[in-house]
Amino acid sequence: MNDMRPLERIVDTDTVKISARNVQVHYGETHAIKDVDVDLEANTVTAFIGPSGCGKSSFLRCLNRMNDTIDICRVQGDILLDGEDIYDKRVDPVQLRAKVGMVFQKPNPFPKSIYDNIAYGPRIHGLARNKSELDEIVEKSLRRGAIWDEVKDRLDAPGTGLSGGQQQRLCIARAVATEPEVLLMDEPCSALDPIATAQVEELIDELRQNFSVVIVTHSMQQAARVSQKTAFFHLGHLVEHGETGEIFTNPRDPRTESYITGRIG
Ligand SMILES: Nc1ncnc2c1ncn2[C@@H]1O[C@H](COP(=O)(O)OP(=O)(O)OP(=O)(O)O)[C@@H](O)[C@H]1O
Repeated sequence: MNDMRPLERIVDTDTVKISARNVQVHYGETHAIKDVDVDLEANTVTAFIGPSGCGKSSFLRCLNRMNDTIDICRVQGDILLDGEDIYDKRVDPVQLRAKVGMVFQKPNPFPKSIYDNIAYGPRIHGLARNKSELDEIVEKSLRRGAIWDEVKDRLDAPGTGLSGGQQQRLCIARAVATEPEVLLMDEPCSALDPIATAQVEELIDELRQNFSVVIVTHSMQQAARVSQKTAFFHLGHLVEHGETGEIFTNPRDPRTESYITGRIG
C-alpha cells in the first residue's frame, strides 16, 4: 500500500474546468485562504496536500459553495466553472452542488435504502422521466461507484448497513448520480482500511475519464498514486501547483520540499 508508484502520469487534457483568482476565505478574524489563483483541469485528478490547518478543506469547499453553509465564513475572489462565475447571484447553490459533487471524510449515506440513496438526487433534479429511467440511473451510478455487483441483489436494504468501504463507494455513486462535472473529495479514505482504500483509489482513477476530481489528502503516497496534478498549501497560501511527479521529485519552492521530505507538517 505504501509504495510510491511511478510518478509520471500523463495529463490527458489541458482544458480548464475550474479557474480561481485571488480567492480569500475568512472565518471571522481568521484569514484561512490568502490570494489563491489556480486552474483545475478537466479529466484530471488534482490532489490538495499540505500540513494540518493550511486551508485545503476551506479552499475545496469554495469550489461548490459549501462554505455558504458556515455562518462566519466569508469567501472573496472569483471562481469560474467553465467560465461561469459560481458566486453569481443567479447561481442556485443546490444546482451547483449537483454539478460539483462532494464526498466527505466519513461515509454519510442517508438513512434510506441503497436504491433511494442513489435515486434521491436524480429525483429532486428531475433527471428521470419514469421508474425505468430512474432504475437505469441507479444501476449506472452504482456501476460507476464500483459497488453494483456487491449490492445489486439487495437494493432495498439500508445503505447504513454496508461496510465502511462500501458506504464510501455508495456515497461516490450517489455523488455521480446527478452527472456532476467535478467531484470534490475531502480525505475520502481516511476512515477506510487499506483494502477499501485501494478500491476507492482505483475508482478515483476510473472516475477521471468522466469527471474532474479534486482530492484532499494527508497521504503523500496517496497523492502520488491517484493524482496527475498536485497543489501544495501552506499557511493559507497555495505555494505550488503542478504535475504530481514534478512536485514530488523536483519541487520549486523550499516549503514544498520541506513538507514532502517530512521537515514540516
Ligand atoms: N468552520 C470553521 N470555523 C472557523 N474556523 C475554521 C473553520 N474551518 C476551518 N477553520 C480554520 O481555517 C483554517 C484552515 O482550516 P482547514 O480545515 O481548511 O485546513 P486543512 O488544511 O483542511 O486542515 P486539516 O488537514 O487539519 O483538515 C484553520 O485555521 C481552521 O481553524
